[in-house]
Amino acid sequence: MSVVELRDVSMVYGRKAALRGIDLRVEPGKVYGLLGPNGSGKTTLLKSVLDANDHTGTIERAAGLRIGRLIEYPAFYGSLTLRENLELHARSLGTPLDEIPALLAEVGLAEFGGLRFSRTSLGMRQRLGIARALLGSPGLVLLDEPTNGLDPIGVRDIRGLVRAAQRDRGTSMLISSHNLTETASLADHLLFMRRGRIVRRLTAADVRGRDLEGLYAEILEGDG
Ligand SMILES: Nc1ncnc2c1ncn2[C@@H]1O[C@H](COP(=O)(O)OP(=O)(O)OP(=O)(O)O)[C@@H](O)[C@H]1O
Repeated sequence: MSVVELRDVSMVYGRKAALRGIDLRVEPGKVYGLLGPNGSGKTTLLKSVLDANDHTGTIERAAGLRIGRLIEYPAFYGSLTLRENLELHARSLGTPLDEIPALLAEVGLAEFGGLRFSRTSLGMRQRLGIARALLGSPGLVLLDEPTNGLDPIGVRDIRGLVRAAQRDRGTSMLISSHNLTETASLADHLLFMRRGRIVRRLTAADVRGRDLEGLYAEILEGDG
């Protein structure tokens, strides 16, 4: 049984087709990397999985599936601390508060739990957004460019977090990224998007040892 299955999913903004006939099965415990140029439909695909837009086609979700997400700028309360923001979210989800200290530590924010959100840096906000997406061990996590704005240590931390969530909790993930090396090292499946379509599907094994930039250009350049 897949976690989510999309069949013939399309999305049009005005006269602009952002997604065209997407078929995708997300299997339990697997990580999927979405790659593709600006405007190719990665974020729109993630939003469709959440039913956060007016897509057409069918999306089936496993019964009781909870989906954690970091898409665009997550809203937090500026006057609350990082810990309080996570506590508020955990209460709204009905998930335990006692995982919050460990989660803050995992995203490298252990020392900053008491800091007011309004005083945080961009990278800290990104880390907090990832912690929030993982709260309550959701069955599926959607991360839109999760390493954006992070320093190299932050990128390494997030890589560790994704691996740990997959290994320890069996979390499935859909991660959009422009970082080829990062995505190839994390994902079981690489989905190359172009003009609203998934134009190539490769496994981690397919790309091992390959020149990723060359491969990306070969798949996504040209006028097809
Ligand atoms: N709210 C919106 N209103 C109108 N057009 C939109 C909207 N959101 C996205 N689009 C258009 O839909 C297409 C796909 O956008 P999307 O954000 O999904 O691409 P992306 O692959 O995530 O891009 P990026 O790598 O730049 O984040 C683009 O042509 C974009 O201009």
